[in-house]
Amino acid sequence: MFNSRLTLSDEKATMVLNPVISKLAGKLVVLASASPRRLEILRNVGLRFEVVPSWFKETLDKSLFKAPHEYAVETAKQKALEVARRMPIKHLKTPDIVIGADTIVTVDGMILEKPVDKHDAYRMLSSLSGKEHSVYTGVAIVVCHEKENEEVDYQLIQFYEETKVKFADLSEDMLWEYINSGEPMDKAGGYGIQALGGMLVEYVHGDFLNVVGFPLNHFCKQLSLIYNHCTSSSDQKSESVHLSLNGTHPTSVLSQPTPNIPTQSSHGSSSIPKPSSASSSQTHLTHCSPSASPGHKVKRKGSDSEVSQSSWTLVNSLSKHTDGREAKLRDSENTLPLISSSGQLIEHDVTEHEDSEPRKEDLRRIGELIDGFKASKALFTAARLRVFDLLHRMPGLDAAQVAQEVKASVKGTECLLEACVSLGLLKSKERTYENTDLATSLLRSDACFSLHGYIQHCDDTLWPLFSHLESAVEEGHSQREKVVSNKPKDMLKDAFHNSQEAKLRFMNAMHCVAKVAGKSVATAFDLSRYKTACDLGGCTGAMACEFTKAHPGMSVTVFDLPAVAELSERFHPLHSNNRVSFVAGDFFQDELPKADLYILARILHDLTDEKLHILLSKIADVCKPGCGLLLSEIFLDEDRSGPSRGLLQALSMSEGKQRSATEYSVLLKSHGFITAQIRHTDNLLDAMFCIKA
Ligand SMILES: Cc1cn([C@H]2C[C@H](O)[C@@H](COP(=O)(O)OP(=O)(O)OP(=O)(O)O)O2)c(=O)[nH]c1=O
Repeated sequence: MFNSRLTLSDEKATMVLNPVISKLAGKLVVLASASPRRLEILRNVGLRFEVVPSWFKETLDKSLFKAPHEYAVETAKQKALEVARRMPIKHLKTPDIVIGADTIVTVDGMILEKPVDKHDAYRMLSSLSGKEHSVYTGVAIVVCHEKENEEVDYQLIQFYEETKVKFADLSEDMLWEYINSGEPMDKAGGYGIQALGGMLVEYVHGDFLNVVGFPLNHFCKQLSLIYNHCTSSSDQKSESVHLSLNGTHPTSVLSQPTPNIPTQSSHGSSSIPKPSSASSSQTHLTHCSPSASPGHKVKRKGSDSEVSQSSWTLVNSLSKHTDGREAKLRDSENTLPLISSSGQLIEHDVTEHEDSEPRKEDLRRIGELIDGFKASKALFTAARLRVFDLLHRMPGLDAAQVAQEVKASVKGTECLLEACVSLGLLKSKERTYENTDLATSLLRSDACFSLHGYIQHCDDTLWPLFSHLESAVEEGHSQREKVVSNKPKDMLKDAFHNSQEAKLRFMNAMHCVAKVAGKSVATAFDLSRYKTACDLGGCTGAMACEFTKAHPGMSVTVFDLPAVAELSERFHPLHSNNRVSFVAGDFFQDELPKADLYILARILHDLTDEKLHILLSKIADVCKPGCGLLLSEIFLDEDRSGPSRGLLQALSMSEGKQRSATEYSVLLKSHGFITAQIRHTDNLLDAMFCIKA
């Protein structure tokens, strides 16, 4: 792992080294990237952020760009803007800052991105053999500013960094051995300088981290330009670029580095200093032009006096409605001030004081949290009453008809249906109801990606546990016993039957999660070298099935307790997959089936440290060097500040604990497994791929 060179976790050290990073504390900073390298680089310097990978498809027409770096910068911009636009609609929150990046490799006039397959990797690596090439990372920082009318202002700062890398002559054997390691597949140019690919490199001129995917030094300089070095200059012209939100392509007005528009030549004068290029990498500030809009008077944070706006990088300014459909062009005169002459972001509600009126977004957030349990329970109840199944079969029923079908009161049903409409689960038209797309795909009990079983588990098991949360926190252990003993007596009458039913319900919940998350986990890494896998605690085999679908040459043995293996037969048609087989056994006591890849999905978080080490030692004992271990869990942020999903789950866990990717890495390393790749999938489960040393 390349992060051995970056171990700054001490916050004080980070602050002293880079006061700008600490200025972002308390802001919702979002990394619009699925790249584990970028995540790690930024985490290692103490930046707190959420990861929301961009859905922007990297398909811009390269021939339209004069220089390769313009392509990288434009792609980075589109990645960041896509997330900035999506979050208010899909995540119901507006980020303060979104960071997008794109790394490309260029050689002999060609732009190399991530290889699509092994032959593409071969084509790329052989074109790099024995030559010097350039690695460019384009970075876009989008600063979002939510206005009172719920529109969002965006400002964009973008730049790029170039690093030169020289490869040694690569023999055919070496090339294929490297390709077969699987490392090239998710990396620009088909290599990872931070890992095995480092062995191919003769020299690097410039920022090493730029090659790995993020020019940290240049980024920090840009942040410090934003926050520390603003100059007030009323005679500067504003460079304003208006972006159309309807398409992916912006319309450039001045110096936007979009197709065929020269970047440097149209800069105009700028009083903002260019970042110094202390290293031999070229640094280019493609966008940073101060502007001032006369007539804009803003209050300085914490002060009553009014100051003129001095905008630092009023480069792109656009506004959009939060429904994301409409955008209106704005001229710079209407641009709201964002940064004071001291470089501080200026809030609209200027005075931040304990007794001042609460901010609207704070009230909204607290309201959401207070009502969260009501929303969950409304969803659970509608799912339990099979409202979504019913409205799938018979769309357009009114409340009375639904009430009759689900055998409930009309009044209560109507309230429930209306609540479901407000939560985006149902749509209503002239007082009749139908499913939204979300309900159709995730809430119907027979949908391919149904979460119905998991919702039932939440309602039956987790809901009662959470109602005892206070005791759990006071006593420091799960309240499972209390919950069971509170159940009506007749539910405990036939212990076997109930435990079987409970098992099936639990298996169904795990089955749902595995079906929804399975593909993201199974396709997270190139596993083509593994032919036999064993899914330890693989339950119904749903995850195993996804692995066989994703890897045509692989067969998977599901190893789980005898009772589970027996019941798994009920989860047809999984058993019709002849590359998935079931072996009954206890992984703490019995011999593990032989395989060259072991899968541990949602297992480790639930185990005590002692059990965890027993299991990992057993796996390590049967693994030969080169064997793989694929771990799938929710990975906590390194500073344990998120994601909430993982931290909330910990509140009802009985034995185990939630960990960050690094914590898992360290744990696995102690059993001889070296982490090769980590993937935050943006699905229900993340994934880590390790190799036995
Ligand atoms: C050249 C090189 C690239 N890379 C990686 C960095 C990037 O993750 C990747 C280039 O692909 P990108 O498209 O820049 O990024 P990504 O697809 O990984 O993530 P996202 O689009 O969500 O932001 O290649 C290395 O890890 N090491 C290297 O030596």
